[in-house]
Amino acid sequence: MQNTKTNLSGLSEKQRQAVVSECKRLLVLAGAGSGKTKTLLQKLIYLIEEKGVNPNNILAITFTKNAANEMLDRLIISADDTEEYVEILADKNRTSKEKETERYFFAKKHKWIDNLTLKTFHSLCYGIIRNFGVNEFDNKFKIIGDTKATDDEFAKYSATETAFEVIHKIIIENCESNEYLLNLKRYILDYMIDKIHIEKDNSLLLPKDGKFYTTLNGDKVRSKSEQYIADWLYRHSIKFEYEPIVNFRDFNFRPDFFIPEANLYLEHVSDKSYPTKGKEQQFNKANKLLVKTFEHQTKDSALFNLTLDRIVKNRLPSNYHFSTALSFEEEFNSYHKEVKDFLRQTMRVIDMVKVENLPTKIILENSQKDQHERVRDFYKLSVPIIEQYRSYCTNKSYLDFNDMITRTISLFKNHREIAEKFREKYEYILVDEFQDVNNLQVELIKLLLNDNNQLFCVGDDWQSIYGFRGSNVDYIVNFERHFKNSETIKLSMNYRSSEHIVGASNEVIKHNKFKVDKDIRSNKKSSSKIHIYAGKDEAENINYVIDQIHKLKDKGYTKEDILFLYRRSKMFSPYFERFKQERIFVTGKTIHASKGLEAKAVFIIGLTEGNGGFPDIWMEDRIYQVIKESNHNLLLEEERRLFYVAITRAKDDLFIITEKGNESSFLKEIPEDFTFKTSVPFKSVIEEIKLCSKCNNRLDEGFAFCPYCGEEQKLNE
Ligand SMILES: Nc1ncnc2c1ncn2[C@@H]1O[C@H](COP(=O)(O)OP(=O)(O)OP(=O)(O)O)[C@@H](O)[C@H]1O
Repeated sequence: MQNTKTNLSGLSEKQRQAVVSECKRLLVLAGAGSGKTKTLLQKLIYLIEEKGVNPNNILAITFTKNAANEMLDRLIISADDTEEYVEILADKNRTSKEKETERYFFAKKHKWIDNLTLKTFHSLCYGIIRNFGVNEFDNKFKIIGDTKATDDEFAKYSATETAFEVIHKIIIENCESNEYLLNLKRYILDYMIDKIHIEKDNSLLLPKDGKFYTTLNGDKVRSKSEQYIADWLYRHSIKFEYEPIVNFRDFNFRPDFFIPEANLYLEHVSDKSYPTKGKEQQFNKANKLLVKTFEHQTKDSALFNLTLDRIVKNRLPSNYHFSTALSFEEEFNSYHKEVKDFLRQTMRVIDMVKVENLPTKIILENSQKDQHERVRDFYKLSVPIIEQYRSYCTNKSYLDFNDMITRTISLFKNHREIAEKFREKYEYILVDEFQDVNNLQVELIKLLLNDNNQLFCVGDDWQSIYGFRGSNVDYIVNFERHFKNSETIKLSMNYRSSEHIVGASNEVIKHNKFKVDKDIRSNKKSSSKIHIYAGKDEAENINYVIDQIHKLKDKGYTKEDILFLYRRSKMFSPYFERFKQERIFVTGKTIHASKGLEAKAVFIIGLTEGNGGFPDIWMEDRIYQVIKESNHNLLLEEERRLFYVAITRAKDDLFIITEKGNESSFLKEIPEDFTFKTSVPFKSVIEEIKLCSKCNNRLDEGFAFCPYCGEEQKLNE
């Protein structure tokens, strides 16, 4: 073995134990900054250098291409005595494409690195089905994604169309049927335009923002029943006027509808209608026809259709054309955005259904039991689209990212000899960031295991932040239940952050219930406390931040030493604009993108409470809950883990920026001893969050009924 650097002496005792452990199912459970990546790399090198394992027999899996590249870089650096590669990586004049090429050639130079299988879940599966997929289906498949791949590893094999484009096309095709088109339009008008969303005892509440319901032809009418009549007329291509002004001699009023071609006036009588007797007499006198419909008739829509048929159709000329083909373009002309929203919701469902491995038939059945009409209507419209999207992809041999994993799983299940080949090949399977695995990935890992190979997972349950994308923290929290005869080694020394930062992060995460307890310590004294700054507005916060950056620069900090983190990108925009004006250069990242990073000074901005703040609990729409339930408490725990990730990126200086009078509830979780609070007296005015008494979901203020389960709330409790 040439040119590698096993350096077990640079490891702590626990890290060393993990590296040399022979346990067949091992979890290295570690806190932030405790050297997980370092341990994993040393394990790789140790296996090859000390144990003489053939690199061909090692599989290391990461979640992102970046993480795989970083691991590769660290291996090349450890093998490259010339230091040339380090210089190439640090060279700012080289593009990432050029660095990619260098990476390729440097890896080739070191056979042991080149022979390792170091891949993301997707690229691993991609290779397997490209080579063996012919046994199960077409191995000349193309990859279909949310966006067109231009420069990633799959670009060459990408479909010319995106999933979005295909689904859009399918929706338009479905809209060639008037019935589908009008049902989709009805859905969009009710739930996206009128935003009707609470239904109790089958009575719909008025739209939130006004007294009107939108009909299929875009009119605003006053009641759901009037909307029904207007829609019925529209569906039958019968022209009508809503509330026309009628003037018989000196008698002025407005019946509900006028249908010119039948010379007929319609008046719908609801409980709230004014007496119509006077009106009727006037119509009689004027020799005009006024027919009434009644609220009770609307209870049964089939009967009501018949009633309308009888009243209206019989009075139309016998050669009347009741339906003309409607056009998608015309009908949705003003609702492009809403159609896209429906499309995106459908795409999300397609992904979730794959990760949760549920047949669409079951989803449709379950959805129709939901108490909310909106949810029932959504699935009636989207399930046909989902099914057609699937057949379309099958016909064209398109696979999306989840399909690559599911296809590999079914290949392994249906062709044991192929699975066996891989089980024998990979004697060691190393998985990084194990806290982020989803059901499909675990199923795949299990199919790669036999009694002889070793599964070596590293991860930190406190840093699991991809639940919203389907990852399931239970696999790491209950590792021993999912993998029999396993062992867990905990790494509890944080080598990155000073003691106040580690102390604060420990205190914050203590508020989570769903976790493994760890006792994380720091080996570094703090030179300063954590700064919490609460300006009276954003401008004041930005001034403070700029002032602090100058102070750090005076201390010798460079651009690379300062990292800005935020929950959502738009929080950073006003800062970024000012930095540009002041010619200040720093790196800004969303916390989700900051995994694995570290910097001497970290600023976390946007720590305000409520909508758009942090925590930003975005209760999953009920639509998705048909597939996977979520609840407020679990989402809050994930937000707290996100905060934990942010805090633990800092080595020495941590600045947390909030707003006076609107401080994030997370700030209360950091003990006073660790912090230094600036600005006008820092006072916490965080209100208690109101949760539904039945399902525990979070309620906005003033909700009389829970929008998720419909339970009536006692408001003053
Ligand atoms: N045994 C050790 N002695 C000294 N420093 C160490 C040791 N192990 C790790 N470190 C240092 O601690 C820092 C964090 O290590 P690493 O990035 O591997 O941690 P991690 O657990 O992957 O972090 P995170 O999960 O928070 O991203 C690095 O700067 C690394 O060099």
